[in-house]
Formats: sequence, C-alpha cells, structure tokens
Amino acid sequence: MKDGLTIAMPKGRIFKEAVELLRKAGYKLPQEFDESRKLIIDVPEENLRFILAKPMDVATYVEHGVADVGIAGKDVLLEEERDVYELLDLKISYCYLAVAGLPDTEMNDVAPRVATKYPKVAEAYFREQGEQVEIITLNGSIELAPLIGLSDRIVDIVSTGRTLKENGLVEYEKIEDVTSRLIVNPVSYRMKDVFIDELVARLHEVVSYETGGLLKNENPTSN
Ligand SMILES: Nc1ncnc2c1ncn2[C@@H]1O[C@H](COP(=O)(O)OP(=O)(O)OP(=O)(O)O)[C@@H](O)[C@H]1O
Ligand SMILES: O=P(O)(O)OC[C@H]1O[C@H](OP(=O)(O)OP(=O)(O)O)[C@H](O)[C@@H]1O
Repeated sequence: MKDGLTIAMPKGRIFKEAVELLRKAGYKLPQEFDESRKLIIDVPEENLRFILAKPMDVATYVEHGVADVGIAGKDVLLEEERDVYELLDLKISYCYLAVAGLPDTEMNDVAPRVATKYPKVAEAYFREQGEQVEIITLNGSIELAPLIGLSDRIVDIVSTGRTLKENGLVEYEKIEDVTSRLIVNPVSYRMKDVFIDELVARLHEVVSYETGGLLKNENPTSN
C-alpha cells in the first residue's frame, strides 16, 4: 500500500488477540474483522490494509515487502530466520517451545530421533547440548511421533500442557518462551518511519499498560 501501511496478520490463534490489541491502541477496525473470511481487508479511514496469512508465512510476506509490518510468533521468527526487524514484544499468545517424550525414557544412544514442526530450532537446540540427533519434520500432531515409535523426543509448543498430559507424554526441557512480535520490513521502516513509529508507540503504550512493567525490547531496533 503506497500511502498507508500493509499489515500481515496471522490467522488462527493469534488473530483475535492481535485485533483486540490494535483496537485498544485506537485503530478503528470494522466488524468485518470478527466475521469475514476475506483475506485482504482495507481500512481506508486508518490508511491500513490487512492481509490475513498463515502464522508460519507472516514473516515471508514481510521479508518480501508485500506487507510492511506483521505480527508473528517468536517460534516462527526463530525457525524462519527472515530478514526482518523485530520491533516490539506484543506479549500476546504466550506459549513455549519444549522438548517432550514418553516418561522415564532415555534417548536412543545410536541415532536418536526428534520429531518437530520446528526443524531449525530443534537442530540448534540439540547441537548446543552436544547431542547429534536425526530431525524428523512433521506438520502437526507432533505428539503422535513418540507414541507410535517414530521418535525418541519431540520439540513442540506447549501452552496448557493438556496435549502432552492426555497423550501420556512429559516435558523434559523448556527451550524458549514464545509471545507474538511486531516485525517490519527494513526498507518499509526507512520509507514509512513516521507511520511505523506511530504504530509502535501506540501498541507499546497498550502493552506496557496491560503488562504493567517494562518491555524486554525498550529499544525498538535493538534486535
Ligand atoms: N497452544 C499453541 N499451539 C500452537 N501455537 C500457539 C499456541 N499458543 C499460542 N501459539 C502461537 O500461535 C501460533 C500458531 O497459531 P495457529 O495454531 O493458529 O497456527 P498453525 O498451527 O500454523 O495453523 P494450523 O493449525 O491451521 O496449521 C504459533 O506460531 C504460536 O506463536
Ligand atoms: O499445551 P496445549 O494447550 O495442549 O497446546 C499445545 C498443542 O497445541 C498445538 O497443536 P495444534 O492444536 O495447533 O495442532 P497441531 O498438532 O495440528 O499443530 C501444539 O502443537 C501442541 O500440540
């Protein structure tokens, strides 16, 4: 969007909280946001265009500049390593990445296997631990893997812990906390700095108020 901002929004879990946050920041988002299945929603009164993407794809749209900014889970940013700036921790959609598996089991000595939707995160984590593992990439229902003998461990998102519990699995190590972040395309940030700084300032105010504390990233361009 030439004179305004294009924002890539993740459909699914994060969407509702992200819309709520933007509304609290004073952006008047129409009811269409709550009920439509449209993938592009223009809000001309705010000079904003929203594109609704799969959460894993948000950073791709922003890196390629078809969206100026986006909202993405830290899990996606760690996995995708896209060329985008992370401007703000929005502190929504909290969950964490963890290693899990069947209780009281050691990893196989020879060629242990780890199933995950996050191959790069898993690979890096086990490398840091000095363990050589075979990563098996799956697209969902990761908890199935140790249950049917496909892997010794999984690396997956934990939120309430219900999925692990109901499938008789236990958490072994927490890898990283995950919240949603505001990201920006570096070129857009140069060209539309006033617009983007205002968005950041307005969201920052809401997030600080809601969390009642200092943000991790007080300097918006520090990471
Ligand atoms: N319990 C959870 N499971 C997975 N993701 C979560 C959870 N809680 C918060 N999140 C955040 O939500 C994002 C995923 O959202 P969602 O589950 O809607 O997407 P998805 O799994 O990619 O979509 P789909 O299931 O349609 O493929 C993650 O990137 C993460 O940051
Ligand atoms: O700790 P919990 O609250 O149970 O949440 C964690 C579960 O939610 C996610 O799966 P999702 O529902 O997205 O399905 P998927 O397995 O198809 O990715 C994640 O992959 C875990 O399986």
